[in-house]
Amino acid sequence: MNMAVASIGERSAAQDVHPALCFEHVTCTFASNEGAGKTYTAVHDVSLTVREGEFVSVVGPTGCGKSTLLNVAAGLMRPSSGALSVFGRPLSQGLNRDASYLFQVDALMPWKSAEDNVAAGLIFHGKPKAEALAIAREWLVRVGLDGHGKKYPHQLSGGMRKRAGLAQALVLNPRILLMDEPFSALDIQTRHLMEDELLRLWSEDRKSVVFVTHDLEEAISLSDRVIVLSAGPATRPIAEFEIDLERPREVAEIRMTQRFLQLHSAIWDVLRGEVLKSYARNRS
Ligand SMILES: Nc1ncnc2c1ncn2[C@@H]1O[C@H](COP(=O)(O)OP(=O)(O)OP(=O)(O)O)[C@@H](O)[C@H]1O
Repeated sequence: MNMAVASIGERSAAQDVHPALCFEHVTCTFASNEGAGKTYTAVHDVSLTVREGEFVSVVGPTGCGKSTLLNVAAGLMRPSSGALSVFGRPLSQGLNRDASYLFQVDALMPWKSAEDNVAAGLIFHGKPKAEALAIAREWLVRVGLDGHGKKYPHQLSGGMRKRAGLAQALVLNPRILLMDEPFSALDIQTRHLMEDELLRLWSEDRKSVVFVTHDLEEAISLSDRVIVLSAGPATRPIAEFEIDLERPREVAEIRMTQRFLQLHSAIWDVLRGEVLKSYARNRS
């Protein structure tokens, strides 16, 4: 694997002993729709770790298997072979209880107000309703939705719904945050605001984050490390890059720096070839 550039500061040995996530030789094979008995191997023999407190982005061509890996990390999907462990414990059944998942499409319930949506997870986990609502309101303030708690999802803008979604994911205080192109539907200005907001919230307690995106600039500006996946089928990580940009970061500003451009160029050199391969395979 292509390992690149500079370290991101000291990490304790303990963080590496029990990484937040450890994929070991994970392969995911699906029944193919090309005929009875045919199979499609989306990801093949993937081994990678995400350290505690690390912000890792995963980039790769369209349809290569990014969401598949995230689904395995969430416990929504079992690998066909290989294993996943979470903080050193094998995840062999059920959901990953240490993780919250934020999808491209928000998971707000349309019949509930923003604060009820954010409180719902806490109530599900047994918190009394009044206490859950009080915590939900605090979270709405933290994500910049003060005064909007009584509104229903259809009364919120796309950016506001994302903020509510973030509060919904973070209110449970997960140790791991799994994010699948969470901001891709937003206009560019709102997207930058949300990326800054995410970094601000992340810096408060440094959860382990796996962030899937098509957008290389977004991946670099947010992350400690960017992993590049190969074109499918049988996708696997082919390169990883440490992102040694200083923190705290403002995403619009960091993109203007020389170091950002160097990193972008190095990663794009690898990613471009995979995007072209994927494009060629999808045409044939
Ligand atoms: N349940 C399934 N059954 C059959 N094939 C599947 C299933 N889930 C995913 N696939 C296939 O596995 C491959 C990887 O899908 P996945 O959604 O993980 O890719 P992705 O990189 O997240 O895609 P995108 O970039 O479009 O978001 C795709 O070819 C997809 O069609």
